[in-house]
Amino acid sequence: MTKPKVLISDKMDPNAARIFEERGCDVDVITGETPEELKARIGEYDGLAIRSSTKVTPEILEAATNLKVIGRAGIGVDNVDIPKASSHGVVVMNTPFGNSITTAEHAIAMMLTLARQIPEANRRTQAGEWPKKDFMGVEVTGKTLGLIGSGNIGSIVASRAQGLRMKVIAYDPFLTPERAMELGVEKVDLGKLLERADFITLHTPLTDETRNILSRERLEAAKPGVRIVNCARGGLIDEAALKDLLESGHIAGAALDVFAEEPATDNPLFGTKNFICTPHLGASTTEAQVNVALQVAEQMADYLVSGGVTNALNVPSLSAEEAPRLKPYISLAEKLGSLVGQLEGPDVNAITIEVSGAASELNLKPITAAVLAGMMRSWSDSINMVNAPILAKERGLDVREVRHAKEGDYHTLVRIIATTPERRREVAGSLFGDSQMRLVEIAGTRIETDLEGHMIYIVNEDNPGFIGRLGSVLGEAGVNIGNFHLGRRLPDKHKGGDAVLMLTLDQAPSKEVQDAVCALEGVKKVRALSF
Ligand SMILES: NC(=O)c1ccc[n+]([C@@H]2O[C@H](COP(=O)([O-])OP(=O)(O)OC[C@H]3O[C@@H](n4cnc5c(N)ncnc54)[C@H](O)[C@@H]3O)[C@@H](O)[C@H]2O)c1
Ligand SMILES: O=C(O)[C@H](O)COP(=O)(O)O
Repeated sequence: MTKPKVLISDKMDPNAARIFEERGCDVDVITGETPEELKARIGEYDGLAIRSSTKVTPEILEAATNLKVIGRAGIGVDNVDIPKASSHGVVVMNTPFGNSITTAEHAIAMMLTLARQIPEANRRTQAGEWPKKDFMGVEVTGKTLGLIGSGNIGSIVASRAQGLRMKVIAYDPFLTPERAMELGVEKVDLGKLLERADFITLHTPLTDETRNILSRERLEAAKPGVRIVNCARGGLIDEAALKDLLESGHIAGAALDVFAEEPATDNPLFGTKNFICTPHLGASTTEAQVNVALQVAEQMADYLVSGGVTNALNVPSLSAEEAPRLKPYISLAEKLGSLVGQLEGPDVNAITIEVSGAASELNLKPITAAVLAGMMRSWSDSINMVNAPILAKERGLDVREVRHAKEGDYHTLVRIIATTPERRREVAGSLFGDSQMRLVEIAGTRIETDLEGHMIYIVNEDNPGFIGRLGSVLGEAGVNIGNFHLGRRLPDKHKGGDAVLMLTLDQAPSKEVQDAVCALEGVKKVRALSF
């Protein structure tokens, strides 16, 4: 088996490369490339490990023909086009906790630094001015800190601020009263937060809702003398308005770790009074970088080597322990899906995935994704388990999952019921010895066969002599039969009626061969299949 190949394209703790190698991946560390250089190189890789510098744009994804996973050693994934990655079937994962403490500490450091104007005092002292009379700070004790966003980092900031004896209020539409109580913060609306906070720190992702959340109007509505810290994302604050209000003195200080445009090498805020900044250093501690590097490499290697999915933003999680157990089911589900797709084409408008016996204890999401991928791959290329559920939703496909704990005739069974405007199609498969997949039912008929290579599916009136005539047609065309499986439709299984045949062939039957089979007396349906 060829080793998965991973590119680390941003500066990352060397533990990441070490873990990739230990887990059986080939790894290249190539940082600082231009988008064009990355675009030219990315086609070689199965995995891309990044921080915030690499921008994974639609153009990069278009060129990433082998890419299976993007791993963000950190939290924010606004540098990755996730919808595009999903539609290309690429899993996007991050490390949601590895740098939270470090970033919260940076926010607290920025707040205290603002309160005492340390950078300017330091600069002027070292310039020999001894400017003692020019600096009068403020205490944070007893002051109100307003958090915008109280998720992982916001909550840590809250606890640290409480340790500094601050009163913490929070605006976060997703903060429940119970969680607010647990955190010891008062939940408020944004208007109240602006009115009451002496310090504001931001801890939200950058989304359509949060972009410009501190707009000019809101900054003007903030309490005079407020100090603002942003260690979350540039774009949350109107930078031009911030500059004006710092200059007017309405805002007493602002500390930014992040900017609307990064790298920020020439920002209008530079040099503004009471403004301090750092170059996106929130996550830059040894501890956080080791955490995120180890985590991202473990997660990506899990996915590339064994199919485990952790902290993915565009597919359901699947633990590395679950993955091997699910693997044969995923292959069974893909084949059953493919069978349905080949038999019914894109007319399927509803699909039910019914599992019973041992299969009912499994995580159904990957099984469903595999059925959809198998089904849709027979109509359209480049579909996999990542993009299949999204495409199914876009097509308006009605997808249902049903579990029956009770075993039937098989200890484990996956049944697919697909509906088109004309009919309902059922197929079912099982595993033998927990790993060998078999189709066990099709068109209401018990048939046990592998779904492999070239096959032909035939429904015919069950009359004497048919098998001989079929053998002659195939033989005359030079098509050798590998396996032959025959069954009668269940309601008529003891006499006449329709028979169902599934034949494995050594080569694909040509259109002429299919037509010749179709022309045999009593044939109702012929479909060439390939797996
Ligand atoms: N400066 C850095 O180096 C650095 C490091 C790590 C994380 N970050 C950034 O910090 C931010 C927060 O990270 P986190 O781990 O706490 O994320 P999180 O997902 O745990 O928390 C985000 C919180 O924002 C809240 N939120 C969402 N929309 C909101 C809205 N419209 N108004 C108010 N609150 C809203 C959510 O409910 C959630 O509680 C992210 O943007 C992340 O990228 C920056
Ligand atoms: O979202 C994050 O994790 C931070 O912004 C850290 O970014 P970095 O990895 O580029 O330092």
